[in-house]
Amino acid sequence: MNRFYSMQEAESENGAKVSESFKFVSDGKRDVWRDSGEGRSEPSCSLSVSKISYTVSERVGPWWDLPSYRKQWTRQILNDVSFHVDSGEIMGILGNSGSGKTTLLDAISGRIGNRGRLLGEVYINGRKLKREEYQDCFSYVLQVTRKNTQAQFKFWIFCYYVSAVMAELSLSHVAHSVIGGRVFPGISGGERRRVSIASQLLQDPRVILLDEPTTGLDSMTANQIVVLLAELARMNRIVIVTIHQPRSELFRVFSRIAIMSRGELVFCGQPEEMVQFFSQCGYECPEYCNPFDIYVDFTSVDTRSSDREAATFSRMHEITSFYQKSNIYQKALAKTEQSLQRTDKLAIPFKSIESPSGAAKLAVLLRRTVRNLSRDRMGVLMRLSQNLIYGLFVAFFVIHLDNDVTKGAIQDRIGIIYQMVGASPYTGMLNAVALFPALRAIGDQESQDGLYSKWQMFLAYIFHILPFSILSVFIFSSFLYWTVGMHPDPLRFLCFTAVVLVPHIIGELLTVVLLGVVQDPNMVNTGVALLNIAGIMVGSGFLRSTQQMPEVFQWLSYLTFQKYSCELLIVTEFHGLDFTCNISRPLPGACLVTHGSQIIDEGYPGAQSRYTLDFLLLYAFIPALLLLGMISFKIRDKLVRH
Ligand SMILES: Nc1ncnc2c1ncn2[C@@H]1O[C@H](COP(=O)(O)OP(=O)(O)OP(=O)(O)O)[C@@H](O)[C@H]1O
Repeated sequence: MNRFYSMQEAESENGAKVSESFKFVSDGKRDVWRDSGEGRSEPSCSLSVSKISYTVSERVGPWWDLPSYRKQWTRQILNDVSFHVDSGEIMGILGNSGSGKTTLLDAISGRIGNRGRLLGEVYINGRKLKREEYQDCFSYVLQVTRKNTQAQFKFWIFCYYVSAVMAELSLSHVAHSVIGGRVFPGISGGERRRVSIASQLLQDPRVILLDEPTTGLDSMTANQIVVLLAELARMNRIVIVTIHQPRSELFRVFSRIAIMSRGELVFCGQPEEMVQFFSQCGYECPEYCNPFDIYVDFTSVDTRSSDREAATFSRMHEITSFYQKSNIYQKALAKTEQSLQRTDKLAIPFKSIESPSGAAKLAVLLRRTVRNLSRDRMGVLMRLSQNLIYGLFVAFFVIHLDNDVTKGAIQDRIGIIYQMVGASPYTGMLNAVALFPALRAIGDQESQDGLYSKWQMFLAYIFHILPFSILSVFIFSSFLYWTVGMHPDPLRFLCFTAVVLVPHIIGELLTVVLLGVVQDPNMVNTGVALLNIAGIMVGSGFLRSTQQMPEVFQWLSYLTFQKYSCELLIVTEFHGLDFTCNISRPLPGACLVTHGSQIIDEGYPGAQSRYTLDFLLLYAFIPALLLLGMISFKIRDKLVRH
């Protein structure tokens, strides 16, 4: 079967546009993800996990207690976990909180991060997977809480998916809805879970891992999700799902049940084997009780008191060693061994890797970003008007520029220019800090799913802000320029607007670049503010004349966008300007300045002849920062594994 991704727009049966997301297109009419496996006698895919252990080193004490902070202790999160699953099977992983279920899925999906030491191997069809191949092979639906956090940040994703997948997961009716979250209304929790599953199915994975897909759902919806996953497994897939408190009806839905406690696999086998196994251990499930709850209780360690902990820990160990000696475990090991020894090993079924071109991905991301953020009407309004509101303050304060030097003709103009260069990066920065972290979280997740690269999300965000920034700055400068009475020349007005636009964009761009490598938006906030202040001090020549500064600062000033924007704005406003002087109220020396060019020559010698060059250098900051941003998000690929 010829499978590939396409990012073209699809037309639904009634002709309306259904999807503009990553589309999965097959050459047949049949849904691609219901493919060839049905009806096979032998499983076409097997997953063997062998002796997976994960340890982390932790500081003994807090950082302020230096002696204990220097000491480290090693904590075993996963201990020698081995199991075998064949395609067509759904395995449920149970265990009390903190037993290591999520860490196990993180480990075998290649998202464990690099904080700890991971040992053990994962085999698909008897072939050893390299660590870097895990993500290309397994799809991973993360724990829902992480998605909700994103939603809290006001971020919405359109659920545009292939009609086949949407129909199969009963999502067609929400195709154009906002997913939403706790703060903003959207689709229901169950639908949201199905959207997460659907998005993973688009890559047609053979192995799907799901971390608590039923948490927070009512038991009927939770059951429906598990039954749906079992159906997906029957279509020649391996589905592994961690689950809290499944209803007893699901007992027969799972092909395999694993119970974890303290990072160890206490049991892993078929449901019928489980009942028999625990009975043989002497732990019968009482009548009318949910076996899931009972067996998880038997194997959990109760830490409420040291006595209880010792007693429950030894019970857990007793059951674990009983399991490791049991036929069930030996059978699993034999299956793994068998698959390793096979001479006719099947190929590793990687997720569909044929993907659209980088430009096509960028186009879809851009469209999605614009549409998602455009839904936030208040946000768009604020973005467009924030500069104008700030302009109102300035206009109210200055009211009207005079040409009389004794009435502040020079000082007021320099003050306005100072404000333009100094303050406009902040509005850009505030936008980025408010909007980008949520988008970054989505980008982290989707890039790990192999949909696109993080830098593509960065570019999509930057491209989407450009029209907003241009419009916002144009509204602002149209109001301020003519209201306070700056040089009444339309060409100069356009130059003024073009110059003010750059610091505004740089403020946002620089913030996003830093958000690539610094996780905490508050730190980025502070960093950008400090950089801006430093740039104004070194580059503008307002706080200290550039010529009077030590040579090192003079050189540094060439690296600041403030230098070029100040020079440009000074020339735009002061060139050809004649001043008057009210000699009845003379200020000492004030009447010596009669032409704007005196200000330029005194403070920014040669600035008039550098006008075009300054424009080019100022605008060169934008591609330079774009490049830096791409590097920053490439570094992020290495830094963020989750
Ligand atoms: N990188 C890490 N560093 C330190 N401790 C970790 C790390 N990863 C996991 N742990 C710890 O390992 C234990 C198992 O965590 P895990 O999230 O896998 O549990 P879980 O069974 O999924 O729990 P829950 O059901 O509550 O989600 C926890 O005590 C957790 O704090």
